[in-house]
Amino acid sequence: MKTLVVAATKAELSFFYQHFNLPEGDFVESKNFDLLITGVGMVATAFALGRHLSHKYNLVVNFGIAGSFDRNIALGTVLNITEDTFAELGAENGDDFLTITDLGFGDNHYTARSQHKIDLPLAKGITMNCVTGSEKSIKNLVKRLNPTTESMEGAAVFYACKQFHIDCLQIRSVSNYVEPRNKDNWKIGLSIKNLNDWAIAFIGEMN
Ligand SMILES: O=C(O)c1cccc(C(=O)CC[C@H]2O[C@@H](n3cnc4c(=O)[nH]cnc43)[C@H](O)[C@@H]2O)c1
Repeated sequence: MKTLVVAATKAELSFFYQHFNLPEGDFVESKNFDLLITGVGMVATAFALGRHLSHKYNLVVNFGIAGSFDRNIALGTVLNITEDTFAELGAENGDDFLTITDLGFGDNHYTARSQHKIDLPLAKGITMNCVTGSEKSIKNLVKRLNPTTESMEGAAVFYACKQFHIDCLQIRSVSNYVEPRNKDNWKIGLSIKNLNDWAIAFIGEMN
């Protein structure tokens, strides 16, 4: 059985590629693990996993960077996202929000599942098509879901793994705070370095 490593962009796993001497490519097979680059967002992620996920994998690990709603978490901190919600999936009803569960169309909330002991702080994520960038949206999301982090893929990975009953983890490093957009404040280099250090140690120790 193999592990499938999943990330949205190659840049997020740049040091991982170097460390394991992996060829350039969006789907890379190696002896002990395979690596899938999905593209950004939940649609691209679901499509890529629909093509590549199978029962030859016993674990899927989604690595990426994320925004944090919590300013007490330092930029660059690596987190274990154990639950994730498709936050925009539902219907507005005036100022209220009805989830797809409220509408009777199934779940919008998914969880990690793994036998591995992960020595990282736990966090609750949301998955968005649109990066949150206004005080009004932040206030609404915090009131409705009280998330710690935001990504554009996490819940889609959990969703796909649940369909196949395959264990999954989501490990993300905080690159920015969720705030009105100002990319100058993002610490992408630091977050990618910390994420890759953790990913290299974890995948290296598994094999
Ligand atoms: O600009 C760069 O150098 C760069 C290098 C690597 C990756 C990026 C990305 O922008 C990755 C997009 C990826 O990041 C996640 N993400 C990060 N922060 C947030 C956020 O505040 N809200 C939602 N998603 C976020 C997301 O999962 C994207 O796939 C840039």
